Amino acid sequence: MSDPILRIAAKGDGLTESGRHVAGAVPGDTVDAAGTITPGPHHIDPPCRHFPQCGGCELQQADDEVLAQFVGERVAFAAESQGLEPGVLSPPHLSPPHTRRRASLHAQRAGAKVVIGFREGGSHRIIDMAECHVLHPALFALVDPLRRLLGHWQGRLAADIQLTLVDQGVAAEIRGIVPDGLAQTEALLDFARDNGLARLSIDEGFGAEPVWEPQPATVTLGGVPVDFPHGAFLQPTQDGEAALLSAAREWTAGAGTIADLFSGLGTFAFVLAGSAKVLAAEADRAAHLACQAAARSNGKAVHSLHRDLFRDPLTAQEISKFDCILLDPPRAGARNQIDMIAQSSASRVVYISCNPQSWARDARRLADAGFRLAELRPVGQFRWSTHVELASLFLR
Ligand SMILES: C[S@@+](CC[C@H](N)C(=O)[O-])C[C@H]1O[C@@H](n2cnc3c(N)ncnc32)[C@H](O)[C@@H]1O
Repeated sequence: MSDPILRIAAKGDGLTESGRHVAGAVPGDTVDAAGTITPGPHHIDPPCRHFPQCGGCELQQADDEVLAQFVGERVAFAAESQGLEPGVLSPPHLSPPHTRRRASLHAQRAGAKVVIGFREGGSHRIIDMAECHVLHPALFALVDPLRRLLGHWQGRLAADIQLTLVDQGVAAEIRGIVPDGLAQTEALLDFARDNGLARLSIDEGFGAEPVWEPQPATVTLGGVPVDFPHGAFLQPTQDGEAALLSAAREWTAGAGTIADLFSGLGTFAFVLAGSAKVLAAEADRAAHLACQAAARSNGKAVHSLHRDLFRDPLTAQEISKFDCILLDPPRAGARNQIDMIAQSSASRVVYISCNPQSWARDARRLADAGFRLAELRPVGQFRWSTHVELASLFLR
């Protein structure tokens, strides 16, 4: 007998009503006792030749309807798992193909050639990238030139390459190569110049150092160019950032004072600072300093605060001074900071999250402190992956 696939489980398998996990299946497919999948109307041919080996994507066999359903369900189930029902559950936002503006690739010598790409899922093997449907074209355009550059590198090669699209072009950071002599340094400079890089940095094991940066690399946030330090956080797609900003703008409307916690370079702070005074609190020193310098030189009402919000969260008393709290913590969530918000007199909290699990735990605490989950917006910036994000509004 055949079993219909009802939904996609958290790790990407198709799931039947009886709880059977079937790798590679999507809702609308059926699976027989031997595990053979009969594709349904939502099962499509994966666009990329590297799927499913490449660990960069997990769900290329699903059409957009199923992808959006997956993103929406992941967020809705997280809320449900903590007994929370959103007043409004918005339709999911899904980033289009070819829009990922930051990526970590790996390169290694394999015999006579250099392989470069993402790793295979659950393995160290690198899939040699001949095409990619998630990367922004500006990032993908560097894959071949990098392969050629590293192909001439002498000796052992195992490099990690961080690519980020900034205002001036692509900022590239290579860890794991040590330029030895003038010829290798010149090869790096030629590579940076010939490919119009915004910045090329080499990390020899002691932190990234730029070897090429014709102008300071910046990212423009709310119309303000902010210096882009090595390793700083940037929302993975421009349209995903816009979706999160639109929720933040709408939900903070009318607030005269806003605390932007886990603020990074000021993605939210610089957009919200038009009509409100914003405190931007961040633990990463380089990001904090970049935010502070940009606010000062552009006369923005953003006060940048260097603070570890895990160990030293804003106190309930400090929180109570703001009309609205916005937080966007890392994957671990913000347990201690949420406790302080719960104990404060805050009545409006905008919680942006890249992990529905930790968000749900924190959301439960807010609900126990009298907040209601007024609105929930699922966001799928990591298209074709099981990584899901969200924006939420809590009121009391
Ligand atoms: C998901 S990112 C969001 C950044 C920013 N809101 C944005 O959208 O660009 C999380 C931020 O939290 C910062 N962070 C991590 N641990 C922290 C801590 N203990 N205290 C304060 N900030 C922290 C990271 O450096 C990072 O900038």
